Amino acid sequence: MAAQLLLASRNAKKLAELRRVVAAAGLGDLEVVGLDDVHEYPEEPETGATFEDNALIKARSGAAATGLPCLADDSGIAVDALNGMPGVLSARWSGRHGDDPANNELLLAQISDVPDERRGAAFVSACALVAPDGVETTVRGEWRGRILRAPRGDHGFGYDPLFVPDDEAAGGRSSSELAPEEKDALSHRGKALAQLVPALTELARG
Ligand SMILES: O=P(O)(O)OP(=O)(O)OP(=O)(O)OC[C@H]1O[C@@H](n2cnc3c(O)ncnc32)[C@H](O)[C@@H]1O
Ligand SMILES: [Mg+2]
Repeated sequence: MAAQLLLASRNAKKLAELRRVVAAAGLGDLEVVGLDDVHEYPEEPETGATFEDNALIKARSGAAATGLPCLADDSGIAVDALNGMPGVLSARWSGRHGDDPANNELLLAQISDVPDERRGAAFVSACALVAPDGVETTVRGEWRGRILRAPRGDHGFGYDPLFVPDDEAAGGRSSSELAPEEKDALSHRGKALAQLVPALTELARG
């Protein structure tokens, strides 16, 4: 029987990225399941001070409740001109969890008078993998870029329409204008998950 891996995210678009990157890593013997595939369990609030803390909160509760190895991502955007905020508050920056247009609008308004040369930012992803035997692995990926003055593009989610990666391969497009595989190849989440491939390969071996 194939080993199972629980991906603990309630964000459908993030979950799709996690599934895509794990699938692209070619871990054939790993069956990926989502929160909808397991019995409901109480999810702890994401009250950690860091992305790593929150990723561990999510992965630990998933592993404890299901007995499956559990992978969780906690992520966000850290804007230089806002001293790293929204950071861990990215999903609910406007006060409404997961309201991407409202979050984007508030962020743009807050830095409307920040000149182009100081509009740097980084997407950050911390991914935690918690195995049933209690072994925990935490990794982090960062993606540097700049914040636009208006949204552009319709792929991705969250702050993607406001973020132009520094990478030459992006050619000045926003991360919302990149094809999904292009985003995965450059993104914070792609970089974080790449570091988990050895641990995931171990899991797949059983
Ligand atoms: O906690 P789960 O259930 O996984 O889903 P969530 O959406 O609440 O996820 P987080 O708590 O990690 O918050 C991450 C927020 O940061 C933003 N974000 C993270 N990664 C992003 C990406 O790749 N592109 C755009 N925005 C991103 C987006 O607003 C997310 O809602
Ligand atoms: Mg969350």
